[in-house]
Amino acid sequence: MATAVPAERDAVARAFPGDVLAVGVGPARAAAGTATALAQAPYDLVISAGIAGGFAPYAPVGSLVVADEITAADLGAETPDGFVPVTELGFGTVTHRPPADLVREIATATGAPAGAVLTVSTVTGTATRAAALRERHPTALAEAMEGFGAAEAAAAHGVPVLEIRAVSNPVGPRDRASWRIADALAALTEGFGKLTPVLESWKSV
Ligand SMILES: O=C(O)c1cccc(C(=O)CC[C@H]2O[C@@H](n3cnc4c(=O)[nH]cnc43)[C@H](O)[C@@H]2O)c1
Repeated sequence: MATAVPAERDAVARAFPGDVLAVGVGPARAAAGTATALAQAPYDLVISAGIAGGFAPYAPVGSLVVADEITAADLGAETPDGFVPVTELGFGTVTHRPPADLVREIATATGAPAGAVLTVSTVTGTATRAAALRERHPTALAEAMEGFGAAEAAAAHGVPVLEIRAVSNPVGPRDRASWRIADALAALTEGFGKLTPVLESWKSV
């Protein structure tokens, strides 16, 4: 399990008995930290977890979401006609898909909706960009900064990946006063309390 910062690690570890590592903020730190862990020990599953911005009204502050798709939303090129993902330029990948059966079971156990969780290197700070992201990714529930990096590392090691996020702020105009980090961390702990039995039985199948 990879979180960005120690506060997220501790929130997850309160309810989840497996290894939980705080690997740093952003997709590059997530990829490097996750790949290092996977090179040192065998794991059945990588989980990227932490707080996130939620797209209103689909993912309100304090709610939990589970990714059915982990997509790098700003990996590409800006053109006069708009954003073009690297895949359309002939390179790499922009999306990883967690195991559908596991996503369904987690959604059922936690009540969290399943949808795309976007990975960005720049936190969205305007309504215009929030709307553009939802237009390009109509199933997006949340944005965060690590999922795609962890997913790339997991894919390189042939290990499935999940992303679970608790919403600390709305995606949109920058407003630090509106952040509810404590509420999101509490939702993360509560969510992992409910999904840990699902993970344990999935592992033993
Ligand atoms: O300064 C700002 O306006 C600002 C707004 C939201 C988040 C940040 C961060 O630096 C947090 C990065 C950290 O938390 C995750 N996170 C939480 N909310 C968001 C978001 O709205 N968009 C992207 N990432 C978010 C992220 O995964 C990082 O680990 C600053």
